[in-house]
Amino acid sequence: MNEYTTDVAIIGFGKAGKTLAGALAKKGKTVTVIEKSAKMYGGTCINVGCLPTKSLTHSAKIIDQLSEFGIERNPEINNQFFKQAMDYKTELVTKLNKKNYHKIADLDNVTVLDGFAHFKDDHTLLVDTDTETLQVTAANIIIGTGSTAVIPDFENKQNSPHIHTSEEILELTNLPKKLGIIGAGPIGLEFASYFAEFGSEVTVYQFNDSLLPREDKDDAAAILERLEELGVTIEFNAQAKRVQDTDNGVRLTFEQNGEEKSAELNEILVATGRIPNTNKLDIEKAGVALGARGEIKVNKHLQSSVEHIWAVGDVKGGPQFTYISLDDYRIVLPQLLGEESNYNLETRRVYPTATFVDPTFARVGFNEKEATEAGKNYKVAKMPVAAVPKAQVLRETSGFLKILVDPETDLILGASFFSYEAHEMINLIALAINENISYKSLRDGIYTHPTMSESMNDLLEMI
Ligand SMILES: Cc1cc2nc3c(=O)[nH]c(=O)nc-3n(C[C@H](O)[C@H](O)[C@H](O)COP(=O)(O)OP(=O)(O)OC[C@H]3O[C@@H](n4cnc5c(N)ncnc54)[C@H](O)[C@@H]3O)c2cc1C
Ligand SMILES: NC(=O)c1ccc[n+]([C@@H]2O[C@H](COP(=O)([O-])OP(=O)(O)OC[C@H]3O[C@@H](n4cnc5c(N)ncnc54)[C@H](O)[C@@H]3O)[C@@H](O)[C@H]2O)c1
Repeated sequence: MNEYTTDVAIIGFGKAGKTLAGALAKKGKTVTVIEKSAKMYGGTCINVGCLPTKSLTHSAKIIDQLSEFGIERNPEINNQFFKQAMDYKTELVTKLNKKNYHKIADLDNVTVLDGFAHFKDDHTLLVDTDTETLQVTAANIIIGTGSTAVIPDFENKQNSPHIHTSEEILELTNLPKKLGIIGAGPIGLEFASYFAEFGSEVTVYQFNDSLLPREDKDDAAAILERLEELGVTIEFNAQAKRVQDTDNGVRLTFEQNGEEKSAELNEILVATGRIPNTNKLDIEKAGVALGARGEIKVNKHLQSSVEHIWAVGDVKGGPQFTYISLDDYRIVLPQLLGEESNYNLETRRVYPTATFVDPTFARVGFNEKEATEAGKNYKVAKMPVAAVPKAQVLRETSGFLKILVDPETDLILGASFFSYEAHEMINLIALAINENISYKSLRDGIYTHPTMSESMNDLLEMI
């Protein structure tokens, strides 16, 4: 058996894993990164998550706007455009995957092993490659294995080639005429929005009666209205029961309010959540404790129940975002280098989130519901995006901008932007919250014109 000894072994080539590997190697540590699939160098985000999907949302937006210029679309044009968008997405992913690999693998001190890692004991990993099993002995181990889509139980799901996770649907070769999506979370809604813009007839099946339950009612209603405007139908209280392949695709049978119904679809995306990748790690051999959803239990320093084993990114449970995986690296790095740091999960600051429907819904800090629940006194300002000159220039007038301010301190409590470029603008608000910048500074800021961010002048004038 080939054996490796290393200062730090990192399982998973994701955002935290690769960033840690690069930083540790530059500080003279020997690092072994183990990645189960060459298609995943760089992790989920680059290969099957954020970037391919954002490439597709952008392409979908372009074809959607054609109609505004009087250009007629038909299924053939839609499909041709979709194929080109998918080709570009594949080109982009291939380029990024390769770049990510070399950025890490070409460093002195780093060894990348292609294989599936599992524990032999708390200092030893076994790595199953295509041809052999390797052994890696490490002083410290980082688990950054990410998460996997869960598919709820319904009959026949494993037998149909038309049932896809978000990863599999990125390989479609033709635009489905009728797409069903099970689950109205961030993945379900993002795919619904862009497939509708490409020209698919999209129906989302949500098993209860709520859409974005954590959001303010008026925010969720505006998003629903916009999705309907894009042609998306949402079936609430719809529980998938079984699927059956047909000549043209697949029949979905679902139960809704006690009644059994069916829909003829071409493809189905299942987007009902993602669970941490721990089940084949033989984690018990290392004595690492897991939580109820299979996540690795960590303390505020991201240390597992075993002192020299840390967990980063999706695998530790909690928020699943690339930038959280990146921020986890900032918590773990000083510990591995023996440096002092007071940065940990408790000192982590407020961070924004974005759901990439069209336009994007981006949030940071408190919304009205949360502020009320927390007993906070707040003033709120809300304006339609249509009031922003740049939005008119771009023909991107859907949505609203909403911001909450503490009347006693003048500090910003939170914001919900449903707007073109909301995912960019929200970073400005996150910065203001984290740096205790008064709302008046943003209100009186001198912004370039015409831009979406200059809307802060008018929005905050309303406080
Ligand atoms: C469709 C989709 C869209 C998304 N869009 C966004 C977005 O727009 N913005 C955003 O911030 N987040 C987005 N996310 C979430 C984001 O992709 C994840 O939160 C992030 O990639 C998690 O990073 P990670 O470091 O935890 O692990 P990952 O990037 O998932 O990396 C884990 C790696 O470990 C490997 N691995 C797993 N088990 C083993 C093993 N035993 N041995 C060896 N290797 C192993 C995997 O192959 C993988 O490469 C999206 C996710 C999806 C699915
Ligand atoms: N923009 C981003 O940053 C981004 C984009 C995509 C994904 N992500 C992350 O990926 C993770 C996974 O996203 P997701 O949308 O798959 O999961 P999710 O858990 O956030 O949402 C799943 C949705 O499916 C519904 N659901 C669950 N079981 C169901 C069933 N049997 N039938 C019908 N509906 C059902 C849930 O009520 C929920 O609305 C999230 O944590 C998210 O933060 C982030």
